[in-house]
This record gives sequence, structure tokens and C-alpha cells, in this order.
Amino acid sequence: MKVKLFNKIAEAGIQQFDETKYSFSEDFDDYDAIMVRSAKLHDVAFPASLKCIARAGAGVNNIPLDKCSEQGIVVFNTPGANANAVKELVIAALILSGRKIAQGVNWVKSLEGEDISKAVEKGKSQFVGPEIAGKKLGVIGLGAIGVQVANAAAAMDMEVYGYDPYISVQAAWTLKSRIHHAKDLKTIFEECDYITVHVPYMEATKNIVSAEGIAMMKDGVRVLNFARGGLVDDEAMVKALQAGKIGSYVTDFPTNALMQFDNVIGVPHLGASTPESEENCAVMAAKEIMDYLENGNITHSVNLPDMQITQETKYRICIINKNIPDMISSVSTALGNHGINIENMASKGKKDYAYTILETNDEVSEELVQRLQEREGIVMARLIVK
Ligand SMILES: NC(=O)C1=CN([C@@H]2O[C@H](COP(=O)(O)OP(=O)(O)OC[C@H]3O[C@@H](n4cnc5c(N)ncnc54)[C@H](O)[C@@H]3O)[C@@H](O)[C@H]2O)C=CC1
Ligand SMILES: O=C(O)C(=O)COP(=O)(O)O
Repeated sequence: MKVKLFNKIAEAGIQQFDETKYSFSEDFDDYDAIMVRSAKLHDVAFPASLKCIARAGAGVNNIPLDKCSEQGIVVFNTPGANANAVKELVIAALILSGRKIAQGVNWVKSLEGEDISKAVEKGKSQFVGPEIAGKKLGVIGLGAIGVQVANAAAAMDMEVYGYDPYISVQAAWTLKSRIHHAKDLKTIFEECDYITVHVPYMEATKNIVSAEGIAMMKDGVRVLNFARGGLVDDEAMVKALQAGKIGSYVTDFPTNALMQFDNVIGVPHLGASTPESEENCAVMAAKEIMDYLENGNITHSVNLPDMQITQETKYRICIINKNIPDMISSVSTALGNHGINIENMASKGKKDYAYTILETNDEVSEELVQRLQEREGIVMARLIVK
């Protein structure tokens, strides 16, 4: 099995694989799997041999999900595996956004002369900045990262408002009871002194921090973006910065236009850049790839349903099909016509596509599975023989 690496992946992840079965390169033309971090895959022509892509991280906006589904490629991410790394950086950014630490540090570096300690004491008053305790923080998106940020900020005595109309049961259980439930974005924009965004980037969330939203914010508001550049309307942010409305903007996604302002702190997309998080993500991604390639099991897919079943028969047929009527009956009839008795079967849909596992002890040939793949509505069929 060939795994193509589109980014540097932590060694601990690569070590999960049995080296007698897997090889790794950045240069393969034909390959079975991709491991990737933030490299953009939108313009990559995927070979027919590609079966899955594992994003060692959370955001999948660098991957063409529709194209992957159409081509029968399962896309995984690693939920929560880098959340602590992002939370710690966001807490640092909350403090950096008020206390003028970055500016002060730069100033100290610029000092010259024999005894800079005198200049430090004389000049420090220009770097006074407020504490976060007692201030209101709005958290947009209460997933793996947002919940951790909300809880950590509450522990630092901030008054926290959380907004997430799609919050998972797990996240809701984990959230400290003293986090206020904001029922709309307006509440976050109007009430909060600090606002941080933690939603995935997609069509529905593009510019979730919009010109309209920024206009509702308090003067001197501090905004943090450690999720994706396109979630904040950059043009509106630049205008608000020019108008002096924004106290500071700390972003992991700096642009030229933003960096002309002294009160913008640009971080070079460091949210997940810790050894711990890189390792967690790589190990989780490696396990997802191996379980899919070797067993046909799907865990943490963003475009297909999850399915984990222990193989009980010699032959397992894995199928990705369009989520339309008669797909299962058409496959089972085709197998029945070849005298193949289905011992176990599971099928689950997710939006436009579905995943089906069929198991049998009757002999199944690669040719038959190839013919299944040619049937209308089936985008991928694969045989696993144990
Ligand atoms: N700066 C960095 O290095 C990193 C950035 N990220 C970014 O952070 C994002 C979030 O990561 P996780 O918390 O791990 O993902 P997650 O999937 O656990 O959480 C996302 C949350 O956003 C919520 N959401 C979706 N649409 C929403 C909307 N319209 N309004 C409010 N909430 C909405 C979902 O219900 C979910 O609870 C990622 O998609 C990625 O873009 C993630 C990791 C590292
Ligand atoms: O996990 C994410 O969504 C991230 O943004 C982290 O990106 P990276 O893996 O550090 O390039």
C-alpha cells in the first residue's frame, strides 16, 4: 500500500504502519492513501487507486469533499486531536490582545545602549493593557476547541457566552454550567468585550464575523480568529480597524492588508503546531487509514458514515454508493445470481452517499467486484479477503 504525504507528518504516525505492508513518499503517482495537513488538494488529480485521505487535523476546507465522494474516496479528519494545542494558544492570544506584550517585547528588542533596564522602567507605561478577569468573552462554535476555550476562560474568571446552534450532546455535557447560552450571534456581537471564533470554514460559515456583525460590536472589542481566515470578513475588519473601532485583532491567518495595523497581531498558523498535537493527529490519522484499507472500517469520516464491524467471514465487499433507492437490492440480487449467500450486511447513508459492507464465506472474485463497481449508482467496490 502506498501512502502519499502532502505535508510533513509526525514520525509517530508513520511508525503506526507495518513497514512490510506500507510505503511513504511525497512523489508517488499511483497511491492508495493520502496523509495531509493544510496542503490544498483542490487541484490535485486523484489517481483511480486512491481510496482514502486522512487530514491530520480538524479543518477539511483544503480538501474537495464533493469530488472525493463522487470518486469513492473516504475523507477522515482527527476530531479533537489538536484541540488542547489551539486552546492554549487562544488563551495566550486573549491575554496578548489586551496586555501589550507583543508590542512591548518588540520594543525591548529595539532598545540600544549600555543599560536598557533604565529605559525599560521609563518606557513601560506605554504598554499598559487590561486583564481578562471579569470581562465578557463570546465563543462562536462550541466544538472540540470552543468548549475547551470557554471552560478555560471561565476558569480565568471571564464571563463566557457560547453560541452554537448545532452543539453536540458530548460538548454540551462538557461545557461548564456557568457558561451563558447565547441564542444568537447578535448577543455575542453586542455583549462581549472579547470574541473568538471556532467553527469550520464552509459556505454557510464564510464571513460569520461579517461587516454587519462588526458594526454591532462594542468599541474597542478584541477579536480572535484561530479557525480560518475566511470566517472573518477581512475587508470589513480592515475598515473597522481604520475607523478605530477594534481594540485588537489576533489572527492565525494574517494577510498583507491586516498587518499594516499596529493593533493586529498576526500568528503564522501555529494553532496546532505543538509536538503533542502533531503526534496525536498523525497517530489518529494513521489508525483511520489502516482500519479502512485493511478492514474496510470507517472512523471519523467527514464525507461518509462511520462503520466499524469485526470481519466474521472470509470475504468482505465494501461498497460506496449513491444514497438512492434499490442500491442494496441490486447488489444482493447480483451476488445471489452468482450463488453467493450474504452472511452479514450493514449499510448506512450520509447525505448523498452511503456505505455498505457485505460479508460472505462463498468465494468472491475480483472480477465480480469490478463488475459491481460498474453498476449504476456504485462509485466504489472493493474486496477484502481474510
Ligand atoms: N489554527 C489552527 O491551527 C487550527 C484551526 N482549527 C479550525 O478550528 C475549527 C474548529 O475546530 P474543532 O473545534 O476541532 O471542530 P469541531 O467540529 O469539534 O467544532 C466545530 C463546532 O462548530 C459548530 N458550528 C458549525 N456551524 C456553526 C455555526 N454556523 N454557528 C455556530 N457554530 C457552528 C459545530 O456545531 C461544532 O460544534 C476547524 O474546522 C478548523 O478550521 C482547528 C484546529 C487547529
Ligand atoms: O487542524 C486544523 O484545522 C488546522 O488548522 C491545523 O493546521 P496544520 O495541521 O497545523 O497545518
